[in-house]
Amino acid sequence: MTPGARVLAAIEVLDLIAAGTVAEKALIGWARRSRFAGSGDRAAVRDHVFQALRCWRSYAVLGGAETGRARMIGALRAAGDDPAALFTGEGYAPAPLSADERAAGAQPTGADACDMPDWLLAEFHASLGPSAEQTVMALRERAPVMLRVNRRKADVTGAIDALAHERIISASHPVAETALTVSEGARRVAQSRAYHDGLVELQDGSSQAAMDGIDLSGAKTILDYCAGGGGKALALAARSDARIFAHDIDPGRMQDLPERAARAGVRIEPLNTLPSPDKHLFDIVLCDAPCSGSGTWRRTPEAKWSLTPARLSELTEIQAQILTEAAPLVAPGGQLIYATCSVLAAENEAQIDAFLAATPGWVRRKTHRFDVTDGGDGFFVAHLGRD
Ligand SMILES: C[S@@+](CC[C@H](N)C(=O)[O-])C[C@H]1O[C@@H](n2cnc3c(N)ncnc32)[C@H](O)[C@@H]1O
Repeated sequence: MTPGARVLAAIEVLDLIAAGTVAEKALIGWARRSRFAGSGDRAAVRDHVFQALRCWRSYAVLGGAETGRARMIGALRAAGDDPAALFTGEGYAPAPLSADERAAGAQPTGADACDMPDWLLAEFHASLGPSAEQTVMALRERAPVMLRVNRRKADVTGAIDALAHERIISASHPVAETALTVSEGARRVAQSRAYHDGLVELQDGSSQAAMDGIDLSGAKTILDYCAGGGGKALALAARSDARIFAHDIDPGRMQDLPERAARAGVRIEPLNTLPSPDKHLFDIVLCDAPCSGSGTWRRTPEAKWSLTPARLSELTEIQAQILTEAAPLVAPGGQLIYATCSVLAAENEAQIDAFLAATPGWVRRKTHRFDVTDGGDGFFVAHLGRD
């Protein structure tokens, strides 16, 4: 496909999304109808669509209308390109710009320029103060593909070399000792030998750093209370010989965990039923709670437009309940680690304040917020100690 034809395809998909179709579904539908599109074309169309989702408001203002076509005109203007160069009408390129379209469009300002719903922009300001602006602007950029070097199987240099052997070019990233960013060949990682042999896992750098910050010395048992796919449990298992148990309210989410653990050369024990606190306690309980994902919206930009105040408040209730349920499972002297991939105070600091106020016998040891501007995703972690 020509660059213009890819833009026309992105316009079609963006219009479907604006009409209510979920982005992934709209992309899959387009790919099925477009058998002529190769993998490079599909990737390019996807990139256009995801970038337009990150910059949904500003591209519409720059392009002068709330349509897929205007948003792609806005995207080209934002990149400093003349849309007329691609909107030629030749072959499968979009039709040339009309006089109205050439005249339309303005420089976005305020929440339009920040590409954030108005109510969320207020939440970001209340949560992050002066750094809110930088964070929301960083969420308009594409996130790097990041890997975690599995210390059980390789060191950083060995992993970089093994990946390079398969034409996947990576470099270490300062956000975490084991973090690599991939600059070439990212789409081949999941098929690579280095990945299949467990030398590397796909994991954002902030999550790695947050897990690295947990003091595992002396811990004999660890419970990952919200294990999901097990990314955090695997990161802990790379550093500890403790018995690590994984639990999730939806056990189906843990289905890939045995295979991932085998690849990594570690053991994670699934726990479909939690033990009663009077029978078994854990030295560390990690709650990587469900959240708005506001720190990861570079990767899932659709989510920033679909989050509502009602859903945010539902999430904060679930988080509070998880803390209340998980805390009694921590042994005396043990640690309760609360984490989210959000940067909103309601899900983080305020959640911990409320827990400590309502639950005697717990102290806050430390909290840390990783900012999107540090290079990895936004992430929050709180270390709580049981007296
Ligand atoms: C942020 S995800 C976990 C991601 C995972 N730790 C990882 O690193 O891949 C949150 C998980 O919490 C689970 N969850 C939601 N409510 C829960 C509850 N009340 N108890 C336990 N798990 C819960 C969800 O099913 C989801 O898999």
